[in-house]
Amino acid sequence: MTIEVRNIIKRFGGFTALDNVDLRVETGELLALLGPSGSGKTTLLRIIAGLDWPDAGSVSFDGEDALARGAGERHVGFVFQHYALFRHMSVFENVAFGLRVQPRAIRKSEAQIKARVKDLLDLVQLDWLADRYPSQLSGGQRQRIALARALAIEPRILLLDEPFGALDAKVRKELRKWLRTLHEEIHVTSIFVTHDQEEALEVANRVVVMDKGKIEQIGSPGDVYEEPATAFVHGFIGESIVLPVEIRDGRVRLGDRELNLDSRDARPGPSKLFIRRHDLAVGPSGAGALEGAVKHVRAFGPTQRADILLSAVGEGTLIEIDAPRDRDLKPGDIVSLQPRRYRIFAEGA
Ligand SMILES: Nc1ncnc2c1ncn2[C@@H]1O[C@H](COP(=O)(O)OP(=O)(O)OP(=O)(O)O)[C@@H](O)[C@H]1O
Repeated sequence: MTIEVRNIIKRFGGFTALDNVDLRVETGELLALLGPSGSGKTTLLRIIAGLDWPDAGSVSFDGEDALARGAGERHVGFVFQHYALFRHMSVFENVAFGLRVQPRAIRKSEAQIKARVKDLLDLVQLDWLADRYPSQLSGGQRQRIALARALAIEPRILLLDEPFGALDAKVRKELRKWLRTLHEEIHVTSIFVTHDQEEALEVANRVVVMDKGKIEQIGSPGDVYEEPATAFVHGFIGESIVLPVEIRDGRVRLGDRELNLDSRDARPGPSKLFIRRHDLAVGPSGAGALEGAVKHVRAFGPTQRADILLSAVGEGTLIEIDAPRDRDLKPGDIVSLQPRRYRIFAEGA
């Protein structure tokens, strides 16, 4: 089932929560909507689900107008962060619920319901919990059961809103892998909302980066990480050092220092230089584009993290870099930093 969202505008009073959003989701995709709090992810998901209505624009499923149908008629399954299971029902009954309330004409027999619930519990690998009650489950188990329940009605589309948001970091990581594997098995067109970039990049086959009700970039996890389209995407994904620079006469200037960087593609004027923390090579003084004094070093694992006070910028800017452990860094050292990769975006781009 494809989903096509066109020119969606959604306002709450005078506030525009979605500002002309266009998106196409292909059959069988697992797409992540990624953005900071308030960027409009949940609003977009609710409109696709039929829980909310846009002020303008269209939504179609396989070319058919979805806005003409209510939530109950769209065959969409949901899993929300706090979509509590029914407390007074066993796990089995929770998963069976959607099947039991289907219209009589299409309702399955009791034997078919039992078989389907068993299959779904097998799918989420929790068949051994069928007789338990939600209060007897861990948070991660509850969300897997919520997913089994959402899948019970054989939805054409699966919508997940921060499904692992309330879980601790370790369980979240396990469930990410689990969800990806599960999706490879069931292939339902799915949209997954998260504000966690690692989660989006790890789980989804395409990522939609949103900010302030607009889509900033749509691409594969590799694309949005390696080729961020805007300053916002660069700043939001991965850990970047951002320096205020000026492009003048084809040169990049940081404070009173001219940096030896290629600025062919950069527009003249005030700009921002983005460098990922691990993309700065540390060398002896005088050998790189930037220079600074090591202030503090923390070593762990294969890398060391160092605070460096750059000498070029007014009274100095402190940046944090990651360097391999074999490079001996000590507080007080004067070092040069050469970006292996970097991007320059004009101010406001
Ligand atoms: N019913 C509502 N009435 C008024 N404003 C709303 C309503 N629902 C959402 N908003 C506003 O619309 C904007 C987008 O909200 P939305 O929940 O879609 O963001 P989000 O990206 O999902 O954020 P989060 O990650 O915090 O859930 C927010 O500024 C929010 O305050």
